[in-house]
Amino acid sequence: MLINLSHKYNFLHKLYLGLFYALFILCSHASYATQGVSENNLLNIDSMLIEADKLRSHAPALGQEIITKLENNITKLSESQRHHLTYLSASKSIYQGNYLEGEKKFLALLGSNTSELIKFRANYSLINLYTLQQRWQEGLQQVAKVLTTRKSIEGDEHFKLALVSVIAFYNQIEQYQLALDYSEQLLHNISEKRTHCIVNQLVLLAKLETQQLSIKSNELTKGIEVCQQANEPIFTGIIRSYQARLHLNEKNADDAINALLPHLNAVKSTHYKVLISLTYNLLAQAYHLKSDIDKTKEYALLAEDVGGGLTKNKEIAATYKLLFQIAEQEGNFEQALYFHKKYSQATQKHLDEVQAKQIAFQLAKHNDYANKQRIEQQNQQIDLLSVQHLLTKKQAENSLLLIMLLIVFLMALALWAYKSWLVQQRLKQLTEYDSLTKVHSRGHFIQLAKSSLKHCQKTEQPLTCVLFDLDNFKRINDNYGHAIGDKALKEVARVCRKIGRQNDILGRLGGEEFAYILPGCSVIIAEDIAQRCRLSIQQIDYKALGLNDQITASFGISDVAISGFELTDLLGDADSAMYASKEHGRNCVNTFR
Ligand SMILES: Nc1nc2c(ncn2[C@@H]2O[C@H](COP(=O)(O)OP(=O)(O)OP(=O)(O)O)[C@@H](O)[C@H]2O)c(=O)[nH]1
Repeated sequence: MLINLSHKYNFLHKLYLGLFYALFILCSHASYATQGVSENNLLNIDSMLIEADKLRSHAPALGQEIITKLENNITKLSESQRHHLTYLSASKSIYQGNYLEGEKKFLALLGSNTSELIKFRANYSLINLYTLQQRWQEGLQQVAKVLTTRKSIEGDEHFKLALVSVIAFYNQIEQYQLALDYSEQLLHNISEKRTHCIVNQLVLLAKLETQQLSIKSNELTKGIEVCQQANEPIFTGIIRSYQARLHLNEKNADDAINALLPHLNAVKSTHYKVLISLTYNLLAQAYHLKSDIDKTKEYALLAEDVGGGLTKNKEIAATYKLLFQIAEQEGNFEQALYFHKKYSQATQKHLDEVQAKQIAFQLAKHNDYANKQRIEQQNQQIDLLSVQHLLTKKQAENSLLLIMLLIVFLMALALWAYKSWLVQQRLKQLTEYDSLTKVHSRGHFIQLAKSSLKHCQKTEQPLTCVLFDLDNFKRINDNYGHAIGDKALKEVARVCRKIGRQNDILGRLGGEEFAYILPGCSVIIAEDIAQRCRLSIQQIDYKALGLNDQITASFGISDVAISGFELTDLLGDADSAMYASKEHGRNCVNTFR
């Protein structure tokens, strides 16, 4: 069972971990001349940081020298320069294998107030670190972080590098289709040769693992060409190993050997043990297919000898399987048992790793689903809140509308009430007062007089009535016209009104006849008032009215003490007294006795 499984998984799995490490250390093997860093360079810290950043990839030894120099002069750096240096120092720590230190520095940057770009770089560098350390869950979280924050990053240089990290991570966690999906955004957009070679290799691996790569397609030769142009023998060698894999899958041992053997020296000269061990292993498998036991044994032992360090589990399992099979064929059962044990151990470790990756990925998927559910639930709550808010707003609007309607209604009502009051006042004025003379009309005068009589009777107060009628008024009308007559009537009413007190009731009984009700007044006072009225009428400036003669009036006074409290009697008696005045030559006062 274990033997079959080891066939199913090819060497590429473990190779990739090594490859990933190679992404970090590759350039440190390059033989760039280290020129040293002069003190003068410190004068321009910004240039040094940029230089170190550049060299970090192409000439890490020199890059690290500049970083160390800057670290030793940290006090001369501004805050933003320190942040940049921390990023470079973190990368340096990882190159040197001090993963914990590197991670600490990246995390410190993420918690600082550094620029979004440095944070983005720290985030995708952490993807690389977690991939190296096989910390899948944390890696998946970092991938999600990088993919969601990429929009805020200006320019696409760093976005491309971040995508390379994401694709490499997905390959490593065996989510090859995802790796291919993301590589599509990248593949046609790279101008830099080295990155183009790395991405090509990543895409070819993902295609190989998803059975989308055919030995007949020219993708592999193109990939080799790209990496040769980029002067990248390790990646070239890795792509050749894919060629060999495909030939082996088709049981074509000779082509597999031809793909590898002519380039074995180039592979060896990389000193990259992972690739060398893999190449030996594939050669061993090819010779095993050809039943060439000696060669199989030779290359398998070489693979075992070189491998170690970064070459692990699945690859190691494949090598031990071959060694076990050969030992068994040779009848060396003790050795066969030893290799079988090694093979079983490596296979078990590999299976544990596969399981760990799958669990991490499923967990991340589950968390993602749970997050989506939570976001959906939150959105629903927000929707509900906004509906409630809308409803409250509508209710408030409706209430406001209602209040406004009520106010308008009340205002209309008040206006209507005011207008009615005005009409009533007008009507009252019309009915209670004589329109010409503005004294009480006959009807209202009678009403008021009766009520006053009642009150005086009740309170046993005296009350007198003064009735007066203009003298020869017909003559005024006839000689001067009705209009002049009206003016004379108005003037008479005006002067007499001034004489009475506030409670006295002056009314026009009809034509040129007026009456005063004087509550609480004795006959003596009434006679005084009547005389004053008579004189006032007599003194009217008749010429100003257009008359040639004085206006005069005859007065009659009655008293409740004689006439009683019946208005008809009171007025009748006053009328009699007034006629007596007319009889006595007019313009005089008479009291009914
Ligand atoms: N201009 C005017 N004349 C009125 C009004 N009401 C009544 N008269 C007139 O008043 C006159 C009253 O005349 P008479 O009743 O004969 O009395 P008189 O002419 O005053 O004579 P004596 O009362 O006897 O002094 C009439 O000519 C009426 O037309 C009025 O509102 N305006």
